Amino acid sequence: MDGTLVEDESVDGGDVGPPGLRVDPVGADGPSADVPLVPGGVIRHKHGYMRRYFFPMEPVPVILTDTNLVKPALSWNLEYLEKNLGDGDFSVFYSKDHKFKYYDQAKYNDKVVPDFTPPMSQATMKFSEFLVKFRQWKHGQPRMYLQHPLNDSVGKAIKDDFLAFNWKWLESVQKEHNWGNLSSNLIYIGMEGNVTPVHYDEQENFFAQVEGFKRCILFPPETFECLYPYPVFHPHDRQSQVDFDKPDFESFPKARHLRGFECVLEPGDVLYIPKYWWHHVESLLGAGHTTSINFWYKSGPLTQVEYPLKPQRKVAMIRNLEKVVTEALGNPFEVGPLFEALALGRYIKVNALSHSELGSLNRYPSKPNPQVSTIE
Ligand SMILES: O=C(O)CCC(=O)C(=O)O
Ligand SMILES: [Fe+2]
Repeated sequence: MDGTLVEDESVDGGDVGPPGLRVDPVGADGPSADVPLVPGGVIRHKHGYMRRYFFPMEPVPVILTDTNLVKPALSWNLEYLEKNLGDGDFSVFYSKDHKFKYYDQAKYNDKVVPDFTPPMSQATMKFSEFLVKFRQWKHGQPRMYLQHPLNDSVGKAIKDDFLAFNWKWLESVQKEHNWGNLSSNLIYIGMEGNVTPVHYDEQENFFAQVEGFKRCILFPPETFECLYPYPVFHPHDRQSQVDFDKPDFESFPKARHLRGFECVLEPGDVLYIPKYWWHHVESLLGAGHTTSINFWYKSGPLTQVEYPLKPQRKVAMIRNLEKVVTEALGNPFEVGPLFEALALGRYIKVNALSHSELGSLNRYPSKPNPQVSTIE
C-alpha cells in the first residue's frame, strides 16, 4: 500500500491516459451553480453541476440536466449501435433473476471463499450476436446485461459521436475538483427490470443516461455500517450483503436505519455519483431497454488530510487496514476475530452505539471529536 492509511486505492499515478477512446485536452470554462441537496431526493439542476453547498467540504450527488455531456449519443438506439458499434467483442452478463451483482473475477480465482458461487455468468460476443439474443429473449430465460468499455474497436460514426461529447465541460470539472484521469467509459445496455444491487465504487462517476429510464437509490459513505459490505478479500468486495428484495434484519439490524436519496434518470440526464457513495440502479419495468454511459475518474493525489476525517476517508482507511491485517495474518478468516479482540470491551461496548443509535451516521457530529473521545 502506498501513501497514507487514509489514501484512496484509486489515486491517480499521474500521466497515464484513459485506456479507452482518446480526446484531446481542451480549455476549461464550464458552467457552475450552487446546488443544495434535499433529503429524500436527488436534486435536478440546470446550468451547471455540483457545488459544495449544504455540506461545504463534501461532494454530493446531483442530476445535471443540461450538460450536453453525451448529446450525440442520444440517437444511439439499438439499430444505430448495431450498424456502428463495430465488430469487437463485448462482455455480456447473464443472470437467472433480475439482479446483476458484481463479483471480482480475480478474487474469485484466488478461491479465498471456497463455497462462493458466482451469481451471474459472463459471456463474450459480437454486438450483432448480443442483439439477436436480446431481441429474442423471453420471460423465464436468463436476463442479459451488456457492460463493456468503449474502446477503439468502435466504428467511425460512434468514434465521431464520442469525440463530440462535452469534454470541455468534463475537463473543467476535473480541474476544479482536482480529480485524476478518466479511467474508463463503460456502456451499459440492459433489459427493463435489470437491477445492479447496492454497492460503492472508489472513483468519481458521471453517469449519463442515453436511452430508457433508470431508478437510482443513493446512500452516503457513512452508511457503511448499515449496508454491511463484504470483506475486502471477498469477490463481492464493495457490494452490500443486504438484499433489498428481502432484507434480513436479523443478520443486518442497522439496515433498518437506511434512508436513501432516490431519483429516476431519463435520457440526457447525468447523475454525479461521488466516490464511496452507495448506489442501487434499476432499469424501470415497463419502460423498455436502457442504455447508459459512465465516466469514471480516479482520485487526485491527497494533498491534505483534514480532521475530523470525512466519512469517505474513513472508508478508505477501513479498506487499507483490512488489507494490511489480512495480509499480515495470512488468513482472512482471522481478521474479524482480531479486530473484535482489539475493540470489544476496550474501545466499544457490546450492543451499544456510543451516543444515539444514529450517532455515527450524522454527517457532522458536533461531538464526539473522533480524535479525542473514541474511548467510552
Ligand atoms: O447502470 C448500472 O446498472 C450500474 C452503474 C454503476 O454502478 C456505475 O456506473 O458505477
Ligand atoms: Fe457503480
